[in-house]
Amino acid sequence: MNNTAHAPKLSPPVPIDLLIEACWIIPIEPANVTLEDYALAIDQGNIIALLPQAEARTRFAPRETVLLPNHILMPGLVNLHTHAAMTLLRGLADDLPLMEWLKNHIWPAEAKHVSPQFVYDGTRLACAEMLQGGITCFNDMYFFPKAAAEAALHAGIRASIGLVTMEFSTAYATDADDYLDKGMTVRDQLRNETLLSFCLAPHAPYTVSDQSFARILTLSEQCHLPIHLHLHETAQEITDAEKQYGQRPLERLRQIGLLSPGLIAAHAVHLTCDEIDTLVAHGCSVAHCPSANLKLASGIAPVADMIAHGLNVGLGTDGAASNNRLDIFMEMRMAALLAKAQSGDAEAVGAHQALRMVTLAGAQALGLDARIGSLRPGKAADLCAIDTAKIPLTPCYDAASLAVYSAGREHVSDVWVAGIQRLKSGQRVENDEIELINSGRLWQNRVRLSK
Ligand SMILES: CSC[C@H]1O[C@@H](n2cnc3c(O)ncnc32)[C@H](O)[C@@H]1O
Ligand SMILES: [Zn+2]
Repeated sequence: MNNTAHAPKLSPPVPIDLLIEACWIIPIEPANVTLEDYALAIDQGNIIALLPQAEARTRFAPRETVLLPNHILMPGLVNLHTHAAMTLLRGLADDLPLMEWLKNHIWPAEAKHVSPQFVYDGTRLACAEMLQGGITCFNDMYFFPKAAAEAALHAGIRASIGLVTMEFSTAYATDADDYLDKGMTVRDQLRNETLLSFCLAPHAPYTVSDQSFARILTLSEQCHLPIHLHLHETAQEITDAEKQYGQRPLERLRQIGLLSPGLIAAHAVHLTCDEIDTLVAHGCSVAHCPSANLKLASGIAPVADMIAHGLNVGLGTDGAASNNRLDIFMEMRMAALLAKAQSGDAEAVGAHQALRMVTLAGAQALGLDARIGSLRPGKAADLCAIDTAKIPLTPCYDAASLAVYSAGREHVSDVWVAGIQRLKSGQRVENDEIELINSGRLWQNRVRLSK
């Protein structure tokens, strides 16, 4: 008798683009899980399976296999609030409070220098810094958003491009309607780019009128665009608003009708318990920026309370002129440590919670959680790996703990965006480092000469 007659029929291995085998995988969904000796199967830029390595080797015939035997693999990190082009103003004015920094230093420098070329060059520098540090998606707010979008596309990083609005005239636009018209044109031109999405980005309640907010609300509803703004960043912002409008900025936004699941409040340092509840009730998100809040002495946001009340909190670096790094590992560690100290609860913002903030929470705030933020099959293969074969990362009892409390961006070894590798064994795939440094130095000379 033929022995094979009754053997179960084995399906032939499925051809796929890429199989990544890693020592530890933190998928973010399901929550609080670390998988050991698992593999991620990727095809056409998307995750198709997350499964034990032994099973992956029989099920798939990958065109490329990447072995990460000492590594932690997790979703690419989301920088939920930045002004990417401000890399070119890094270190220009330090050790100042927000309003003095903005009015006496940053806005005058921007008035002299900001142009499409400035934004393109600064954003390319930022994209390189972010990719190197594991960031695969950033939520930007800056002048000349088309130049920022082109720089992001050149770098191959995912970006949410802010369509900025302010009332005052700049080199980019003359008044709020002009900002909005220009922003919507950019969105119409680039809306089919799969790595790009768009946010309406009114700068702040103190630079945008009720009338402009009303137009922003209409556009947001008509075009399904999130709204990203600075909110309750400093105590002064609130006292000034009480004098000018007789109410706190959040209440003003609520009355205009701006609070919705599409609203991303950057900073949100000064919130009462009732205000946290209001943000939760409307499904809003916060982009917590701990380093910038500390450096500008704005304060410490009540993150433990926000999370306890169910608010969606992601993390942002803010711009390199107020941080002065685009380092989301730093923000993650800072967020976890500050939440503990501020609440008096060492359990506040544990390692898995901090990882969720820089991945799924950011993705959810941007309305991108069906595409990125966790390693669920069907999502884009936006990935970041940490090499733990390093003295400061030894030993490893818990991969999540190591990623949040011990690792830094310098330990990021490999990065993929939509399945395309952008960092390989610690080296950027794009060979443009000298070009970027030279361009940054050229701008440094121009800015310094005009000071
Ligand atoms: C309209 S483009 C963005 C605008 O925002 C300025 N900016 C940078 N950081 C902050 C911050 O922390 N609070 C408020 N405004 C900020 C930036 O310089 C641009 O002018
Ligand atoms: Zn900001």
